[in-house]
Amino acid sequence: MEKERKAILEIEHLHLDYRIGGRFCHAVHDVSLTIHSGEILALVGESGCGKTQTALACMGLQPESAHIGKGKIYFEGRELLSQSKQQWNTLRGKGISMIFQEPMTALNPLVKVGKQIEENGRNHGLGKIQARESTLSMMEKVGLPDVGRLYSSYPHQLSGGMRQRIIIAMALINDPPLLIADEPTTALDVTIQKQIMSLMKTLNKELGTAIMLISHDLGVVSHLCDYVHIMYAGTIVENGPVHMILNKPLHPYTKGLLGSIPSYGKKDQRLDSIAGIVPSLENRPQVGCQFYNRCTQRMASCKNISPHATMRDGHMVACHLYPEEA
Ligand SMILES: Nc1ncnc2c1ncn2[C@@H]1O[C@H](COP(=O)(O)OP(=O)(O)OP(=O)(O)O)[C@@H](O)[C@H]1O
Repeated sequence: MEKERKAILEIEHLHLDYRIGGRFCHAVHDVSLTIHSGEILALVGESGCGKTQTALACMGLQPESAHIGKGKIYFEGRELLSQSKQQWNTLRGKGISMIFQEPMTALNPLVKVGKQIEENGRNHGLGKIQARESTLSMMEKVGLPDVGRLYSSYPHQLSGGMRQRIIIAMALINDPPLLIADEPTTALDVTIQKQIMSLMKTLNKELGTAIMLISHDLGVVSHLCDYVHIMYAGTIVENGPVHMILNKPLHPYTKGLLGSIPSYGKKDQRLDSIAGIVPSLENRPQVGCQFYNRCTQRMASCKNISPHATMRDGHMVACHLYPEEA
């Protein structure tokens, strides 16, 4: 029997703008995605594509200068963008937890790491004894050794990988249905990166936590996630189950991202990177395809007409190369 897929997070047509030089510029433009319980969804794109802004909006943590014009975000069916400050505070940590790009900034250097995890539990209603027990058990779940001793360590006494495990334990102590992990391994070396990624997969299976994994590296997320959304210059250009995106990428941007990964690039050939960079907000085209300037397959129509999304078998692409059915 097929498992029931319950929507945990639904983003519908989210627009997030910044006012630059007297006009609103899109950091996030018409982004929609759904994460179901227990799933891992990756949001992938180069730096500056709007991944973090999308995640921050889900936590109500976007900068004050950000303007959310259109769009809705639902968590377990409840609309978030209209909720009160107090409701946001309850949601953060208990409903949705987020691991930020700079993990060290999440830890207080003056407080023992165990205490920091425990406090997060206490903030969301755990009693003293229960919070201590849950902390030690969560420290074990994230693969930390000798947790009784480690509880009393300070952040600087731990390795980078261990600190990241502490941060994951802190994020999961209240058993949130959804974890948003924004580039959780960028500061770590490759071996530790792999260990942390495999830990996330284990925790996803054991605890049933849904994960939105943000990364610029399609290779890193490919082994881990169920669905991938590819984001370019504020918009989702392609999405689908991970095997479809890896085996049959459609959008030239996705192909470019894959071409720069050793295991997916052309065999015995130099790896290709995508020429150019993601344009800054004020330099993004107001009409046409955002990827136009960098696309190797661009056509005349791409410059002036924005591509519509087409969908087939759960695989979405927004590109003029696929005008009707993808
Ligand atoms: N406070 C701000 N004011 C104006 N523009 C901003 C602000 N914060 C972010 N931006 C812009 O919004 C765009 C999207 O940024 P975002 O951080 O979401 O990108 P990203 O895909 O997560 O990349 P990275 O991995 O580098 O964080 C970028 O062009 C960025 O410069």
